Amino acid sequence: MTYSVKEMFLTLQGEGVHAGRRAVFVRFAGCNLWTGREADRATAVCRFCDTDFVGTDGIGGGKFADAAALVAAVEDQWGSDRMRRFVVLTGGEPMLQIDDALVAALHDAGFMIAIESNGTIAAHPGIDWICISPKAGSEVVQRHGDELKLVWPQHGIDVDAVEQWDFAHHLVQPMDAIGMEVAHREAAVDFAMARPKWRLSLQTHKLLGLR
Ligand SMILES: C[S@@+](CC[C@H](N)C(=O)[O-])C[C@H]1O[C@@H](n2cnc3c(N)ncnc32)[C@H](O)[C@@H]1O
Ligand SMILES: Nc1nc2[nH]cc(C(=O)O)c2c(=O)[nH]1
Ligand code: SF4
Ligand SMILES: [Mg+2]
Repeated sequence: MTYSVKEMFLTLQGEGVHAGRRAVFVRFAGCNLWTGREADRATAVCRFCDTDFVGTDGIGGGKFADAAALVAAVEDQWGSDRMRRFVVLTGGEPMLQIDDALVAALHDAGFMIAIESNGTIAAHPGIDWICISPKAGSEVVQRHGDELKLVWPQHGIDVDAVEQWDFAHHLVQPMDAIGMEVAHREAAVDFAMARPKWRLSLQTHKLLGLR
């Protein structure tokens, strides 16, 4: 199948358990919880998105005719070193496009595969690191994985219920919103202080000026 990718880049994972780790990011185009158009934001299920995932015109983006073509581009970003290869599939919603062929080709190239997903579509079972970030008003079907990353504050989330899902790590991440940075950071710190199961995740790439 053809994969539509907004952008692709080599950076450090900025968020969550793997923060600080060298990674190739593949940002798939399109999402099932928002069109990505500002005109639709107020009526979308997910209204706080910090990302442009519309189209395939970003740096390193494009339409890739098959898994081999996409993986060749990922390898190009990583370089020839085969040690500790790590790719993060994000978006947009990556589970709209990830399939058997892509997972197999990335594994053949020696990559550990991580996903950043909203959890409304079951994650591909071959993925090595599943990070799910629930969105109020959506139905999360992927209720197990490696990392649950709750963007906070978010009205309409039943934290006690979410906490019972089967995840190895629980992270709370301040919602980035213009003018609300300090209040949201404080809310996330308060959350982590009140709930010992959870720890704070900061978007360190933004603090560092990385992509
Ligand atoms: C842009 S999303 C793409 C992957 C997937 N659609 C999802 O929502 O998990 C990547 C990560 O950024 C988080 N995120 C999006 N907007 C954010 C914001 N304004 N502040 C903090 N985190 C945000 C998401 O919750 C998710 O964990
Ligand atoms: N450096 C960096 N780390 C990230 N972790 C999750 C990201 C995402 O947008 O999915 C992201 C991103 O866009 N950049
Ligand atoms: S689900 Fe993810 S990509 Fe889609 S609008 Fe929300 S944060 Fe953005
Ligand atoms: Mg991001």
